[in-house]
Amino acid sequence: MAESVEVEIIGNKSAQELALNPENVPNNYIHKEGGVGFRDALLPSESDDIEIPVIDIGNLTSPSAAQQELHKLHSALSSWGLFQATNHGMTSLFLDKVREISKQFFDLPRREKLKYVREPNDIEGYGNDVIYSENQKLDWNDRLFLKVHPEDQRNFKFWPQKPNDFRNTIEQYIESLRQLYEVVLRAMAKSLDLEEDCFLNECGEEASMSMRFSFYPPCPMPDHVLGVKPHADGSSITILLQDKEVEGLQVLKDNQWFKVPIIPEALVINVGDQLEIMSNGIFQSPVHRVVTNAEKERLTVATFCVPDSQKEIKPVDKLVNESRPILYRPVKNFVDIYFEYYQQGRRPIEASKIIL
Ligand SMILES: O=C(O)CCC(=O)C(=O)O
Ligand SMILES: [Fe+2]
Repeated sequence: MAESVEVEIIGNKSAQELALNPENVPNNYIHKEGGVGFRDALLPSESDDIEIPVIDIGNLTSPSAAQQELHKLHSALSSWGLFQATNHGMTSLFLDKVREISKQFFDLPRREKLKYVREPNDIEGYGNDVIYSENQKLDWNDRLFLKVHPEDQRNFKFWPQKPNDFRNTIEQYIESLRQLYEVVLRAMAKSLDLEEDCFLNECGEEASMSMRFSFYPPCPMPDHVLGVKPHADGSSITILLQDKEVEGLQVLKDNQWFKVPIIPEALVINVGDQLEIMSNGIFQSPVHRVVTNAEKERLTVATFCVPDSQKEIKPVDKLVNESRPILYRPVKNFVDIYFEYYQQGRRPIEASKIIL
């Protein structure tokens, strides 16, 4: 009993506060299996000729270039499960603005940020890991989690009033991301020879978007602590704005960790579990993690596009045939089971996989 109270208190300390006291990193952040080599990863371009693909979003809709770009997209999503999206319609200046206002929020005094603090058992708002069990390993980051789409789901009490251009900037960002989401889901369907609205329809009119602003302070024990534990996302797709200068994201491919390099003007787009299910496993929801850095802080903005929770998510009929039997059971309300599985270090998609 006493122990669980202690865990709650430690969990309530922000990573920013813990970083101020480098002598004392709490045990529940420490991965015992860590040590030299814990953070190692290959740079994709350095190993043979495998690279994380860069997709020109403009080409996906251009009559002359689409075929080749769709082919590249198909191969990116079935091998890596992610790609770097360029030419997506947002200027570098605008992306810098999104980074800047996000950073300004985390730079506010703790007492100001606490105005937006999440409820103990809810995910929306400012805070860190929801604690499910005493043995749970915690992630070295502070975050602000907001439901951003549809509009009537926005809880403005969690939206920072400082900096004062936060709301405007994020609303503009969401507009652009909505368009990008539709272009990408259509292209994904076309690359599988499906009707172009197929995945959009499967996700439903009530598909939603949530945004997670993550701040990773410098960490005194980078060989033993992770920014985010290995996981795959529970979304249809996730659109990530990376820090412009500090790396940290790594993706698992063929049992090997690879760094996701920084391309300042690009957005990283990855498949989530729910699209892996719809594609009957042709597209992969990649396992990824974030490592920490002893000297530098890092900030990212992840947008999770999530199918309507009332819709049954299942493999698209046309992707099931004799040579490719159905690999997943239908699931509903996937996000609900997601967080609990995640904190236990389990992959929620296993709940849907059919063992052949
Ligand atoms: O911050 C990052 O680079 C990735 C964060 C992430 O994977 C997540 O929030 O699901
Ligand atoms: Fe993720």
